[in-house]
This record gives sequence, C-alpha cells and structure tokens, in this order.
Amino acid sequence: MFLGIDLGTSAIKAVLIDAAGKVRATASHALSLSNPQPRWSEQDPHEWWQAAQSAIEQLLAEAGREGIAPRQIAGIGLSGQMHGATVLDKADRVLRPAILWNDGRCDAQCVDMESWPGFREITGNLAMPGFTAPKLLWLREHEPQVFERIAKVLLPKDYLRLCLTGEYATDVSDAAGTLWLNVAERRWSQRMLELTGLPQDAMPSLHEGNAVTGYLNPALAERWGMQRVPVAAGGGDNAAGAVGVGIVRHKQAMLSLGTSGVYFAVSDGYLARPEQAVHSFCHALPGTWHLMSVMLSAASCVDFTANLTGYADVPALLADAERTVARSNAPFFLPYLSGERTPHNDVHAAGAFTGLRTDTVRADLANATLEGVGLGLLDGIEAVDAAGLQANDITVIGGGSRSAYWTQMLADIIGRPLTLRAGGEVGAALGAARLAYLAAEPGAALEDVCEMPEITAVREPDAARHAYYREQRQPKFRALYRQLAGVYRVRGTT
Ligand SMILES: Nc1ncnc2c1ncn2[C@@H]1O[C@H](COP(=O)(O)OP(=O)(O)O)[C@@H](O)[C@H]1O
Ligand SMILES: O=C(CO)[C@@H](O)[C@H](O)COP(=O)(O)O
Repeated sequence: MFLGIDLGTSAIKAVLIDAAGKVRATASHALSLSNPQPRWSEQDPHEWWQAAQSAIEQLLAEAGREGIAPRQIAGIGLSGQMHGATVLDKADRVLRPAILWNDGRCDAQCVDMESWPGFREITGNLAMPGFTAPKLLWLREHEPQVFERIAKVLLPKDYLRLCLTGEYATDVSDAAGTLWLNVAERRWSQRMLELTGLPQDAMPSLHEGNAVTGYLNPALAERWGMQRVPVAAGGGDNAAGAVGVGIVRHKQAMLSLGTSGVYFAVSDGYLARPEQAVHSFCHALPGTWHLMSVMLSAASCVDFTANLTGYADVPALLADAERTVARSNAPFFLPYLSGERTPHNDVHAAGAFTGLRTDTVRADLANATLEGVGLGLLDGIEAVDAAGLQANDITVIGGGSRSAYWTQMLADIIGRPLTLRAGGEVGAALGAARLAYLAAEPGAALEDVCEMPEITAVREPDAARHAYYREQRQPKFRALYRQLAGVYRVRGTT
C-alpha cells in the first residue's frame, strides 16, 4: 500500500492505493483561509500539520475497517498547493503565517524582478505575485525583522515533510514555482537566490518527484503503527495531479478544477512562453516539463456564489442551475475574485456580475458563475495552445469534476472532449501515492504505475452550444475584462 497526502487550499486529502494502483481508502480534513488585508491570502502552517495528522489518522481508521494494517504501507508521497512561502528560523520555528499562491500583495516586487539580468532566461516565467521569490522580497522590505531571522524557506508540502521526517527537501516541479530554479537545468539558481538576498542553504535539497527524501520519524511510526517508510519527494499539486491520472507524456493534457483552475500540458523538453503568463515548470518525473495556465479562482467561485446567494451548498446550486433554462441576454460573471494570472497577470482584476435585470434570479447567477469560470479557463487553454502544446483530449480532475452538469458545460465551452477517469476527483493525492510507489519500489515500471486510470465518462462537446459560446459569449466576456480592468486598478500602483 502507498499513502499519498495532498495539502490542498481547501482541505488536506489523504489516499491509500494498493500495488495494483486501486484506491483503497480516502480521508480529508478542511483548512481555513485568512485574508487579513485586501489581496492577502494566508494559512497557518501549524494548522496544516494538525489537519495532516487528522487526515492520516482517519485514513488509517478507514483502512483498518477494510482489513488493511498500517504496517502494510510501504511508502508516503507528498503533494501540495504550490508557491506558498513558509519561513522558518534556525530552530524550525514558523516565523509568520504562510503567504499563499493566491496572495496578490507583491506586484511591485515582481516589477523589480523582471529587470534582473537573465531573469526570464533562467526562470522561464513571468514574475507573478503568486510565486515565492517576490514574497520574500516583500518580507525583506515590509517585515525586515522576520526576513533577517529566516534560516529556511519551505513550500507548503515540504513543511509537512519536515514534520514527518525531519528533512529539508523538495522536488523540481514545486521548486520551479519559486522563481529560484533554473527550470531548463533543474537546479537552484545561485543568481536568483543572491538577488533575493538568500543564501543557497536557505533552500531545501532538490529531488525528482520519485526520489526518496527521508524516512518517517520513529515517534510517528510508533504512534501510527507504521514502519519507518520512505517519503518520496512528490510534486506540486498540479504535477502530482497529472501523475495521478497518467498525464506524463508529450502533449497529454489535464484540467484541474480545484480552488484554482489549471490547464496542464506535458512537454518532453524545456519550453518557455512567459508572454501570456503561461507557466513553464518541470514535471514531477525525470526528463519531462510542462506548460500550465492558472486561474486563481475556479471551483472556489462556485462556493462564493453559493454562499452569496444563499444556496445550502454547491450541489444545491448545481441542481438549481441545471433546472433553469439558459436565457438569451443571460448575465455574465467575471471570475477574478483573487485577481488573475493567465492570461492577464493582473492582481487588480476583480470579480463582477454584469447584465442583471429585474427578472434575474439566483439560478442565473449560478449559471453565469459556472460559465464565467469556463470562459476564463478557455483563455488559459488558448494561451497554452499558442505555445505549441495543443491537445485534443483533456482529462479533468479535482473537486469540480464531480459535477456532470458543469463538466458538460465546460466541454461545450472549450469545444474538446473532456475525459473523467477513476480517482480523478481525488486529485493530486493519487499522484503523490503513485510517486511514493515509484520511490519505494525503484524496480516498478513507470508505464505501469503511471498508467491512465479507467475512463468513467467522456463529455463530448455539443457543436451548437460550442458555436454559441464562441460567437456570442467569449467575445463579450473578453471585452468585459478589458473594459473593467481600469476600474479596479488602484491609482499609483502597477
Ligand atoms: N459535487 C461537486 N460538484 C462541483 N464542485 C464540487 C463538488 N464538490 C466539491 N466541489 C468543489 O471542489 C472544490 C474543491 O476542490 P479540490 O480539488 O479539493 O480543491 P483544493 O485542492 O484547492 O483544496 C470546492 O471549491 C468545491 O466547490
Ligand atoms: O498556484 C497554483 C499553481 O501555479 C495553484 O494551482 C496552487 O497550486 C493551488 O492549487 P489548488 O489548491 O487549487 O489545487
């Protein structure tokens, strides 16, 4: 058995797979998110660790009910929300709340980074506020008393690794999102670290996703009745999500519907297209890279509208949306609740409902939300296509993939078949478990461990609906962003 742990933004998820790759148990524990100031997004790393322990203990209890003993677990793999800056002092004390991937406070620092010599050549990316390095520049400027005490900077899942093993380590897919990695060469960039004011030993050791980075510490192994199993490097949640559904070969593609919305296309060589905020990162398996478009609020927009309009929960919103006939002159929703990365790279972008009329009902707002997220995702997919990695078939994963209604609407908007696969809704934890498998059993064949799980459904695009979205909705959606962008931009900032 192999245990995968994914530190998502909304919850920690744990999954147990057997040697045939079948999911045998799952568990999760919700996480809270804090927005102490406009554009700030933070979480407490101590809460991550408490939630991880709770998810693991629930998982072991569920596995026990299936007759699986903790000693049967042969390896652990980690994945997590990318980019978050977890800063520790030399005694491994957390110095402040982690600044997350959807935090937009450090746009001024990004402008500085873009002027660094060699920046784009080394990192392959645009400097965007979600990434880790500009957050450290912000700390240097705004919280110097914190900055000078920093001994280590860890990504979210790597903080859990420290708690599990006592080791400082990361993997190349997650490290690529720091802007301290030379992405083509898969190594830390001394130059980018120096320009940030950090020594190389502030970084964890760097590994491929399927490498062993340490072993479960004796106290935890005893408490959970487990062996001191190896802990794999794992991957950033998108790379791990891709491994989980077998998206590991050139031009294969995946769409992740989590808090964020991510379109991920694999490349067998390094490729960089930063112009439209397309991310160029290493994949979690050796010798592979990927391009990615990232929407900062995707399924989280659906939670937002459900709360705002008083639905009991997301399934209630979805059911009502499905019952309501789409009208001509339907309202629009701009999904930029946390600003946007691809293609706009605009921290000032904001969400909006437009086109409201006296007869607008909340189901119209629900449908506008589902559609607005889809149109935003299409912008990102087209940006990746333009970089030369167009894929005809897209596998969908993440919490949002649970809705047949929404995934059909997305296929109609995108105009390509969307494939659902067994375990896809489990998301990145599945890939983390597969990376644990590869690390614990180096003789295992990659093609076997990383095969595509069985197809559970295919959403074929409806030609007439696709034409409607292309001709009627997409041009207006794009125009609305352009027209509203200036309204939300704060005077005196970029
Ligand atoms: N039945 C459902 N249909 C559509 N969306 C759902 C459903 N259940 C949960 N979700 C959405 O899934 C999202 C969480 O997905 P997940 O992949 O776990 O995110 P994260 O990795 O960011 O924590 C939530 O925003 C929630 O609205
Ligand atoms: O910032 C990115 C990728 O660049 C996000 O995709 C985060 O990695 C968070 O993921 P979810 O919690 O939405 O899965």
